[in-house]
Amino acid sequence: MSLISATNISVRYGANTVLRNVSLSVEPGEIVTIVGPNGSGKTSLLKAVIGAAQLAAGQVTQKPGLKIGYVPQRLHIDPTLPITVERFMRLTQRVDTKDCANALEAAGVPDLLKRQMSALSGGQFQRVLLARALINRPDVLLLDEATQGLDQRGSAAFYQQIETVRQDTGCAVLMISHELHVVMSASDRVICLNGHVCCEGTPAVVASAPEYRALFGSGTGGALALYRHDHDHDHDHDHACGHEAAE
Ligand SMILES: Nc1ncnc2c1ncn2[C@@H]1O[C@H](COP(=O)(O)OP(=O)(O)OP(=O)(O)O)[C@@H](O)[C@H]1O
Repeated sequence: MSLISATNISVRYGANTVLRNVSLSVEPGEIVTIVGPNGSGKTSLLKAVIGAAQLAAGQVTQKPGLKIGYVPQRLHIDPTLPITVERFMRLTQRVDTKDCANALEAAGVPDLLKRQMSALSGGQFQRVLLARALINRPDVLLLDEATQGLDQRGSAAFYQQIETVRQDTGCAVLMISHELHVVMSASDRVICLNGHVCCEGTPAVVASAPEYRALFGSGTGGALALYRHDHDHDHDHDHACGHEAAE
């Protein structure tokens, strides 16, 4: 059974339909990335799958008892507020020091427990958010542009960590990213969104799809080369790229 499955969903804000007839499923252990231009409905889609956005049509089902871990885009903490990583992680959930330490280790930052949140680098901060999302051993991790503000190396390292987490815990990942070339190697499947699903498939298939290029320009050639360089194994070409009209 799929962990999450959305069938023909539409989301509307007033008269503005931002998602139309979108279907998506997340299977255990897979990493699915949603890409799309600003305003294409990516965050609305994530909200819809966790039940935080009202559906105008369609339906979302979750596997009974599904545990979700959420890593936000950013979180602002007043830099004058003294709070350690451990206290921050325990603010909203009942966990002990050992759980926090284990989660930090899984997120690749084992030594941060007693550090002040205000003293963390951007990359460390995002890993603490990742650790916080991992504490309750989620079946699926949701990430909304979790590397915004990090440089490309920092982003790449973060997504490598996500892959490690998937390997270690077996959790599935549904994430939003603007940087397809950065997340390509860490994605099993990519969904390109622009109010509707423009195209989907393996990262290589999406990066070379005309629908993707129409949205992001043809500057993806280098990215693709990078991806191929890193991954010289075969990709199956399960190209499901029917372009639907937006209206
Ligand atoms: N609560 C809301 N009320 C009204 N309109 C909204 C609301 N949330 C989002 N929208 C509108 O819905 C559209 C899709 O927004 P959404 O945040 O889902 O897109 P996105 O692809 O995540 O964008 P970005 O890449 O800029 O984060 C936008 O036009 C946005 O202005």
